Amino acid sequence: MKFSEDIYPHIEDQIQHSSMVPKKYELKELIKATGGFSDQNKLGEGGFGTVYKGILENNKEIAVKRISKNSCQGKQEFIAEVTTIGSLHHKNLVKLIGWCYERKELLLVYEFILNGSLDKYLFDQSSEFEVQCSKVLD
Ligand SMILES: Nc1ncnc2c1ncn2[C@@H]1O[C@H](COP(=O)(O)OP(=O)(O)OP(=O)(O)O)[C@@H](O)[C@H]1O
Repeated sequence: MKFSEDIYPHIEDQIQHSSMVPKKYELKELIKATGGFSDQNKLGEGGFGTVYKGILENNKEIAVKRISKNSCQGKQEFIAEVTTIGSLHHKNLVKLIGWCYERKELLLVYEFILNGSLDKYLFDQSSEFEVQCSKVLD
């Protein structure tokens, strides 16, 4: 599917009309928090873009996913995350706390999970899930 530029105005519309929306951040706020998306703050690469560590003015640590501009799937993921996943508050999910769409930058803001502990975090959660399942199946 071709994701043409003229759908951009609708991105904001769709987000505003979903319930329990995560916070809308200003681009300048996220540029400041991540040191201008500096390589030093790079946490990793995902399928849809690069993730940077950031610190907000209130000292809160965040992870900012900068969706690649040429990723059609990335734009769809952006809308899906903000309108759906952002409204879910489950301990097994890294919490989406905000988003930004400015100057064609699509950014997702997550709670920061301490370096190296993301796998452990997910592993711990899945182990707990297995324990719960085995209790039910016993
Ligand atoms: N909330 C976070 N806190 C700390 N580091 C993170 C966080 N989210 C992502 N990262 C880091 O950025 C990397 C890329 O994350 P991202 O979610 O984009 O990719 P992924 O896990 O491969 O998933 P996907 O397939 O959806 O792209 C992760 O492997 C991790 O090192």
